[in-house]
Amino acid sequence: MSKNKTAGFKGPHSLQKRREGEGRSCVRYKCVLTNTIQDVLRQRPGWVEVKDDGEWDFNWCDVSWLRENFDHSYMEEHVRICHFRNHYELTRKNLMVKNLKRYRKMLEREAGPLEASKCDFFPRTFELPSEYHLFVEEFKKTAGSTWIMKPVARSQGKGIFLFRKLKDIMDWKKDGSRAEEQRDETQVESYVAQRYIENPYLIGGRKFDLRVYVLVTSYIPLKAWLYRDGFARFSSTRFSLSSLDDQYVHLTNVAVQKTAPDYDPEKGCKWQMQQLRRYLTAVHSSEAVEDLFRDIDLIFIRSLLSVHKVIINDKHCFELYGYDILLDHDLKPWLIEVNASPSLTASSQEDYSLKFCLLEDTLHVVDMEARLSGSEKRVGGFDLMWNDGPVFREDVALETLDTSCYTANTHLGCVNDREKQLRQFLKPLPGQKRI
Ligand SMILES: Nc1ncnc2c1ncn2[C@@H]1O[C@H](COP(=O)(O)OP(=O)(O)OP(=O)(O)O)[C@@H](O)[C@H]1O
Repeated sequence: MSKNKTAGFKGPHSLQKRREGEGRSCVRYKCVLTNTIQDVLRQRPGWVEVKDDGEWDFNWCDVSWLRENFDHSYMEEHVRICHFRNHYELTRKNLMVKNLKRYRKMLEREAGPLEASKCDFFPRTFELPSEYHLFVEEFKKTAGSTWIMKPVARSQGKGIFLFRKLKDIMDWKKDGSRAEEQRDETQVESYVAQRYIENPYLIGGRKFDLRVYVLVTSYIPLKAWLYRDGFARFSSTRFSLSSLDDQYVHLTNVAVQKTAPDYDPEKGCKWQMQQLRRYLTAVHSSEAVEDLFRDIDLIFIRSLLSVHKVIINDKHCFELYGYDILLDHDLKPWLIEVNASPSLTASSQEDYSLKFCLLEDTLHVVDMEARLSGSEKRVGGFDLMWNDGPVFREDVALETLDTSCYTANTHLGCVNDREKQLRQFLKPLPGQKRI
């Protein structure tokens, strides 16, 4: 691709100039995906799709497009693109853990062991083959426990397996013992070996994990928004540790579960976050549930802070992360993974509505139309949770906040006033009807 070939908006046709010159606004977008995001972009007033090499103002690209084109693209001030250049520092399984471990060490050095221990929200993880020997040391200390092997850069449960015996991962041993420069194309794929959470929180005997969306609009300073809606993804088969090979028991990804023989596409395998919250509140105290969701918020903040200085900040970039959180039997949340390209394909009508609103609200926050003042703390379903420091909302009782916790404790709270909020902040563009 020649330099500047796929550049964003260039030369004399800048959006601003067109606005001034023609008295109308128009956002030219490019989108390679064919799911819900296409619908959202198509119905957005004043937005027009550009094909092929056409100039664009907004690009919902995939990460492979980014890899091939980002460094060759010249982008004007107003252009926006949906990934940061080195997003993989947080979204590749091995790098996420490397950054978290480094952040933990830094906290230990500068703030002491107690503060560092607040980072113990990810299961013990080793990269294989490179950390094979370290892994074996740990494995021997915890004889009899279960581990999960996951390829570092695949998704949808592909290549994952559980094990309790070293002989199951012999392939990674051979490679681990070879020096880096001796490895060739026959080397095994990089995996992480991670402690399997053997005591997941069960509902109806089934395991689930949470998918929560976090939008980052800047890394320096860090500005992060939390989406109030989200969902729990259930496995279709009752949990048991006696069948390590059964992916329908252990992997809660929808991509896996929808292939289960008894999967019902009408019902799906999801609960909306509010439903889960109500269930947990009925079983536990509301304080316990508040604590849980505050701990989850802290996972978001701490994981973002762990890459705050690593991600290449770029004013053209934003990122909508899909966080995977697993709860254990003691209501402790564990960070499993952060996805750079969370699935935007809907598995049911309800799922479609959630994703549609999520994406609409993402566009509202990214604000190509320049409707926001910049001081908003809530935009649609998003709450600003970090803006170069913790963000507090007036309607949250301050005495319930532990200020050392960095966050506003608003997580997944009120969704019923969403419509009202949307209407309040959305001023129509000149010549446009109110949405
Ligand atoms: N350490 C763990 N303990 C218990 N269960 C786990 C653990 N790691 C992963 N799982 C289960 O395996 C599923 C898939 O794991 P993970 O999300 O890391 O892989 P993936 O293939 O990248 O999936 P996706 O594309 O959905 O993010 C999780 O949704 C969870 O149910």
